[in-house]
Amino acid sequence: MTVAEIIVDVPTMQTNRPFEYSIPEALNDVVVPGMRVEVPFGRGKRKIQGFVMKTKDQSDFKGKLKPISRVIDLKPVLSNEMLQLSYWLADKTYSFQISCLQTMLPSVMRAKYKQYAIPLDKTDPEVLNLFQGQATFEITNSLTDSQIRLINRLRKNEKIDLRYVVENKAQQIKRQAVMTDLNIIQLHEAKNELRGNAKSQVKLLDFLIQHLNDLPVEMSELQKNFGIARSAIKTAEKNKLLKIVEVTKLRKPEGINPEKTTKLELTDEQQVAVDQIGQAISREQPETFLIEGVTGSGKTEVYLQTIEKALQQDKTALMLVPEISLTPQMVNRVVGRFGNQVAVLHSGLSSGERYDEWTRIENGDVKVVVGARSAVFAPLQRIGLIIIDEEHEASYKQDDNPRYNARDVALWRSKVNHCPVVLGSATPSLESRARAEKGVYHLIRMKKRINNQNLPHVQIVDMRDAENSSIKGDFSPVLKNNLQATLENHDQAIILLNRRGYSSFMMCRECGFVLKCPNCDVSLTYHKDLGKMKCHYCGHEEPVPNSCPNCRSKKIGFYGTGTQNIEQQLNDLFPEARVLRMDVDTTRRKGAHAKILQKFGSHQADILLGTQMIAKGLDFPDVTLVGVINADTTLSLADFRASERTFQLLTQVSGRAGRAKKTGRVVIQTFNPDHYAIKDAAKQDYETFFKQEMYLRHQSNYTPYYFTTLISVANKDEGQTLKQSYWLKKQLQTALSKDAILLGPSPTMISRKQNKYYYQIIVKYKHEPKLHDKLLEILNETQADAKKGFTIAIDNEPQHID
Ligand SMILES: Nc1ncnc2c1ncn2[C@@H]1O[C@H](COP(=O)(O)OP(=O)(O)OP(=O)(O)O)[C@@H](O)[C@H]1O
Ligand SMILES: [Zn+2]
Ligand SMILES: [Zn+2]
Repeated sequence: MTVAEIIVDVPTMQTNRPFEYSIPEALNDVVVPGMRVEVPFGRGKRKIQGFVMKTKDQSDFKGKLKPISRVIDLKPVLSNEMLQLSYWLADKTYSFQISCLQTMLPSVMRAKYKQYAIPLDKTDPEVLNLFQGQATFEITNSLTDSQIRLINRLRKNEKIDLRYVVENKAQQIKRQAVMTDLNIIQLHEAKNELRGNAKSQVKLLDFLIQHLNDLPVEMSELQKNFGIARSAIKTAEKNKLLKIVEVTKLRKPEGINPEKTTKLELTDEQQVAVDQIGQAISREQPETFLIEGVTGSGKTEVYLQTIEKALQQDKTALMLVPEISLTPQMVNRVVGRFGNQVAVLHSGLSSGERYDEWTRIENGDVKVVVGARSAVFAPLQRIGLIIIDEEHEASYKQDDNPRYNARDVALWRSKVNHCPVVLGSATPSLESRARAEKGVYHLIRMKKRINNQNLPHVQIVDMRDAENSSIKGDFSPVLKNNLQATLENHDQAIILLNRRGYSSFMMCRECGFVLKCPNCDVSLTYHKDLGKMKCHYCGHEEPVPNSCPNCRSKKIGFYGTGTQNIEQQLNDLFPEARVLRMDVDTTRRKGAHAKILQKFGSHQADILLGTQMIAKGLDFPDVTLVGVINADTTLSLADFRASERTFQLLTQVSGRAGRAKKTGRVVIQTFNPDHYAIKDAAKQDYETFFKQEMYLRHQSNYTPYYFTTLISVANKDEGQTLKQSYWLKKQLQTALSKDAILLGPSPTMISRKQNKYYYQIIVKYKHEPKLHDKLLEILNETQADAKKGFTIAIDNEPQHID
């Protein structure tokens, strides 16, 4: 092959296509698709990164192609499947292909790192010659092409391997490690030259001699496990016996060391599910199953046993869990069953840890991958099964470019891998449930709880009642009495504070002034640990004011029922109860989430109080009471999914009660006791809710009856933003049939963020073959305006409209 098609790292519309480069003869069969290379770009001497998409023998280009400058990877970092996926993804999400390619890789691969070669076969003469007695050497651009060819061949024959050592990347856990350029003979010589009393140096050299193949070794390990003092290492460094380098820490993520579990005997409903999915795995059918299983019906065990079926056939399995589901419980269950065959990928990992896990997957060292949204790009091969737990979760959709939905990516991969997809939830998204209705997905219903336990008894408390409207604080007598009884029985309770944002803001009770961000149209929120007011959008922070900046009154204070406030009320009501609070404040530190849950799980607390993050997935046998303080918050969202979100939240949180032997009770406090979302959730009646909500969506032309595309325009100048929005609307009108519905332009709910004004247009449609190309055209044209500060974002099937 002499020509490579390359996607370059210049994210603009004009460069959003492959460019052809010639492959220098010396790199002839080294350059393959999926590798990153460095190429000259544009006029001048600029060198940039690019991904090789294709290689071929001929170019249609008449002139002389520029040559690839050097290869960055000596083995492809993206498989053919991923390259294909990037085309589809870029098209589907209106993103630059380069962004899609980069999204598929762990972030450290975008960082600067060094690559080292290490020998695997130390008897091979070519290897010996290449290393020249060194334990390792760095792959730099000073290597000649013929050296690169040799390295590449030796790597393919597994005579050597390549390792990355990350240079400098913020927020990465870096460790100092010891490494040496000396070979074994030189080390022995050095040891012989030491004076007899240099005991610690002798010890250190002995270590290096013995562990030459394991280098680099972390300094802390040398100190802890081999008793070699830091000073000895420093001395040896001075004498050029070793080098100190930085490495990313290789370790298993925290909080994952569950007990080994074995498979449970399945209930009839579980058995049916496992059999059906198992058959699809064996037949290699890209079929999609929707498991609609009530809370506590044992969906996890179905996942585990179907994963096992895939493994038995020498296939792999990919399981996605929602973001908030840093749910250590689910991860523990998978790791507990499959041990170190599992890699875990979630946003709680440092980028180094993430890269470690990615490498294990890429090397084929693991068979099961569990992770949040971006784990859908895990470089697994021979996928036999893809599972998406809590499939209704909005967090499967990425809010930034590329705005992909992991559910769609999973379906794409299932087709390429010929494997089934399992979507599971007690409260499926309307889209998925509607697809099951039409027979596109295969519906599996699990209606019974494990142990034939009843669904919890739910009581709705009308907060408008005389009895409740006059209470001080937020606990109705009903909820108070239930809490009292729970504590007396030594059971546990979960209290949900349904919050829009997650924290409190400041308001003056004299003049109504609200402390807002100077750059964004949002109120600043209080961060207790910083003791400061902070903007969630731009990070602006300022001290907590003592008096109102507007009227100087001292009556400025925190407003909104924060979790801290509720915690205080609980402490006042039940001084003897042990309360754990889980919200953004208490979970900011890494691993804090898992620690709180672990504490609650081992019954070191009686009440778990928290925001939405405690609502789903938790499985604690002693929880008999769930209380919802304010069911209405999510109902008031200006989003067509407000009812759906409310129903899901209330059903999910209610489902935490009475999951084992004890019966559960739920108390829901609301100002809208007659709203169908609340009534159906109280009955845990998904099917009734589904029918009602489908009817309303039909009436108002929303998903799943119509497709939705959201286009937002931003500019620092509000007048310009508006002008641009109307221009955009006109453009769209030319491409749309009269069946399409255009809404807006209207300011977004937070109309100013980081000093930019935001307007949005919503397109609702059934079949508009020209829309896609029109949107691409608009993107193209506005690119030219980019310098004026316009930004246009296109969101296909948005999860949030505000
Ligand atoms: N076949 C079985 N025999 C005995 N116990 C089981 C069986 N299957 C599941 N369980 C137990 O039942 C409990 C509930 O199961 P699980 O957490 O999987 O429910 P779920 O369907 O995921 O519910 P949710 O949607 O509320 O998260 C767990 O403690 C699980 O260990
Ligand atoms: Zn701000
Ligand atoms: Zn005031």
